[in-house]
Amino acid sequence: MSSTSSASLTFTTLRTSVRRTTPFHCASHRSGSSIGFNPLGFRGVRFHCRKTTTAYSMAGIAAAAATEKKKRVEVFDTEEDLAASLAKCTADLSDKFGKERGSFTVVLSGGSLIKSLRKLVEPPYIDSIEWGKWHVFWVDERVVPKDHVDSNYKLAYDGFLSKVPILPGHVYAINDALSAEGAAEDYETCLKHLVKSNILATSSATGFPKFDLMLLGMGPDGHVASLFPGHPLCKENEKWVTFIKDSPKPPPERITFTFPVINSAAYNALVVCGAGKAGPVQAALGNSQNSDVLPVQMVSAEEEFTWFLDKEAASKL
Ligand SMILES: O=C(O)[C@H](O)[C@@H](O)[C@H](O)[C@H](O)COP(=O)(O)O
Repeated sequence: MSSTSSASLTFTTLRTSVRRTTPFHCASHRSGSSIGFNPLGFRGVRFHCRKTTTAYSMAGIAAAAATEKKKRVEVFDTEEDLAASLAKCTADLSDKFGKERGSFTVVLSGGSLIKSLRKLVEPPYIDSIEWGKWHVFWVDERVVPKDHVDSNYKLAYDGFLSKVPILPGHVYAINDALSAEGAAEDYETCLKHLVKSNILATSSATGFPKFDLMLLGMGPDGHVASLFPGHPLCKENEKWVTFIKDSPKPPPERITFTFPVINSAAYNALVVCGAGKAGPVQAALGNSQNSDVLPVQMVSAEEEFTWFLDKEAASKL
């Protein structure tokens, strides 16, 4: 299904200290015929290329991948290839958690991510995914009415949620009648109820809620969710959900999950496309001299953290 079925492909895997044991690794990537199968099953960096002549510098990512457990970096020739892989991985996790827990808790961000989810609303996934088990949340939301052009709910509804049979009661939008403070508090209370009713798991390692999958984007400044470089909210370590009134990216008022919640997710997928984001990608995965830690460099996950990059975003690696 993915364009990785084109004839000759380069494939490189860097050995890291953790063996793959989970199905987040897409079945399509495992097919030895298309992309070269890593017989050792180690996590690492994969380049999904159409030409054997494509040359990438590996040194920087090698260093990063070798020191971090549970982290994988997937680089795709095109955003189309990336979207196909992202759909397959999401569907695999939906199946896994649907079977294991009877529900699948998925967290969305705003921005270009929603477009990259487009293949989930097409065959085979539109018919094969058990949408009734999905519970949908937002890692961050702008404090605007739900029908406002800036609303992440509206973006997701128009581009994704309205096209799949997820139960309306399983879609957890913010209360847009409240202030930023009120909406953050209300959202955290909602999450606590869902933990009590076992729809949302708890991390035994951290005590924070453990979402099954977070689908994250990254801004050109290296922000994730509404956690911006140098902002004190990056250090919040008690609250589950907090608010910001001075977001450097408009609109200024938002609510956001905190890092302890983001990093307690079972699986985090960070979807990054375009040359405009090559700088922070390099800072996080390559050889960068910058000593300031960007928010994107603070992301991890309990089971697996995968970067989905197109080749423009990976161009400085
Ligand atoms: O509400 C928001 O602004 C987002 O949730 C934000 O964190 C977004 O994911 C990144 O800014 C990437 O956005 P792009 O992919 O559109 O660059």
